[in-house]
Amino acid sequence: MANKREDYISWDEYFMGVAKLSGLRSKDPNTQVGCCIVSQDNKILSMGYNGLPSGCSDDEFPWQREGEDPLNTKYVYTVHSELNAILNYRGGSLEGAKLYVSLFPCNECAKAIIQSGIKEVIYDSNKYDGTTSVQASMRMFDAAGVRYHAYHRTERTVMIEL
Ligand SMILES: Nc1nc(=O)n([C@H]2C[C@H](O)[C@@H](COP(=O)(O)O)O2)cc1CO
Ligand SMILES: [Zn+2]
Repeated sequence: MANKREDYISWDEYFMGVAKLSGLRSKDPNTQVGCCIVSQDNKILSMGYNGLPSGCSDDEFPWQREGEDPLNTKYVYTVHSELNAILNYRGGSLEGAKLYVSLFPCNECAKAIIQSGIKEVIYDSNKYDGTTSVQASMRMFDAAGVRYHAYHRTERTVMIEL
């Protein structure tokens, strides 16, 4: 009888991989973020990436980071990957779920994460560590009992033919 494959991807690699694949859908020229929400028993519940709300054209709204008028920057329009993943879920409660995200959540997403009942956040990059937003997220997560920890990258890279 054949033995089982041994080089299959781990749960963590699977969920962070799905989060990063989702991020490839982002139209943001500077930062693409992907998110994958998973139940306590490792079922994928939802996914999301940073983008504009439905009906707001990717070609008509700005993708600029800076501008004299904030209305001409992306920041007032984009929905973050984490909020999109929470809002994309149509199945009921996210109580006790885990959230995999390629970039540490901002303070606004932290509020939504806490209020939706998600209890664990696994992030890859934390390139905005030390900012007011990240500090506020950590303070709220700590107070609300939401655990957060960095994803431990493995040696694996995956090439998918599409
Ligand atoms: N956790 C996050 N999830 C996200 O989806 N985003 C999105 C919002 C913007 O579209 C982009 C950040 O743009 P920039 O400031 O790095 O050019 O990533 C940002 C963060 C960081 O807090
Ligand atoms: Zn956010």
